[in-house]
Amino acid sequence: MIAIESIQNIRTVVQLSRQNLFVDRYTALVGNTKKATLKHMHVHGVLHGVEMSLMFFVMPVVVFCAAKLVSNHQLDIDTLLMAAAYVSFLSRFLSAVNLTLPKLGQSYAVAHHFTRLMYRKPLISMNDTTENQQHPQFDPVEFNSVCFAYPTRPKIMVLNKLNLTLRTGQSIAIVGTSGCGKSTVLSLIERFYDVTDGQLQIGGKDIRDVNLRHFRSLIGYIGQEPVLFNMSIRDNIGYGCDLNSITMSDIIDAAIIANIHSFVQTLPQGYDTLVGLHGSQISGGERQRLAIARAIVCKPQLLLMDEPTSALDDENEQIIQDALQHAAENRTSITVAHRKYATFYTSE
Ligand SMILES: Nc1ncnc2c1ncn2[C@@H]1O[C@H](COP(=O)(O)OP(=O)(O)OP(=O)(O)O)[C@@H](O)[C@H]1O
Repeated sequence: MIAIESIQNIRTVVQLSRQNLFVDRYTALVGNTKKATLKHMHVHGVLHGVEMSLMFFVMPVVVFCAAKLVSNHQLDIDTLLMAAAYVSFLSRFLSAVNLTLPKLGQSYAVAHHFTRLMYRKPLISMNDTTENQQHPQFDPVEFNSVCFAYPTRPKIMVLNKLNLTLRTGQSIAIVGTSGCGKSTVLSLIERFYDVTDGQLQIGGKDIRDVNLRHFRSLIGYIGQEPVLFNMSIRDNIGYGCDLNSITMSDIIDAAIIANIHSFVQTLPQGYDTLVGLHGSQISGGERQRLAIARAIVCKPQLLLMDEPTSALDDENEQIIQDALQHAAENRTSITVAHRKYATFYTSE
């Protein structure tokens, strides 16, 4: 985990000159594993040594006794050969068991962990059939006295009796101090969590009775940090949708609205250009504009934006704000924003 994290965030690690810290942590962890493995190997080695020594010490005694019995005509040679073959098979079998047993224990532990993960049931399932597939109504989104605490911190109420109504065509901004629960409101609308108390209604129905897969398909989300994959620009824009249901002209339309089309046209491979791991081959502003295009390519009815310009410089911020304003046109939207942009994002 330490190795993966530090390699994924190598720029930050190098920028903070913390390479040695991570190497030390990694070495310490590997050191612990090494100690445990060495102990195990020592025990295993001693047991194997005893087993082999017994075989070699006992063998001459057995051969000597057998020879004596044969010379005294108390044992015939056929029986002796048969007994020797049995002993040889038995010792090989025991040695194989000795080698396999520790691995069997390890495999059991891994299999146990794996099956526990496989059969874990999410509290909120995407496959519920509580409502028919077509549930186009999400107007209004209504929070009625909603209280919410995260499952990992059940005693800390993040939202306390929140009331909020959002109707079709409205654009609202949620503004507040850091940690007051702005992003949590968006997570509840996407139903990543269920409310602890009160009611969240979508189109007059409790959100728990709404078909989740279909409802989420009506939502476009733009976050603070755009997440891109090492795929082409076309696929990065299109993967938010079923690729069979959108055309190249849908992708270009979304790119035009997101202010990224003219940049893509300057690239030799255009929409087939690979963006690199985590989008490392394009700039932060270009990444965010691709994320905007992806969020709107499926023509969502509701757009959720969580401080989408927070990681950008002033110039990029202006370009992204223009793109966001275009993206939010004729749509219902909620924006988590800094205080200074609150009026910019709201329609009333
Ligand atoms: N997955 C989680 N598990 C437990 N607590 C969480 C989780 N996510 C957020 N919190 C806590 O819930 C509170 C609200 O978090 P939230 O992200 O909604 O705040 P925010 O207003 O969006 O903050 P910011 O403006 O800094 O992004 C914070 O105190 C945060 O530590």
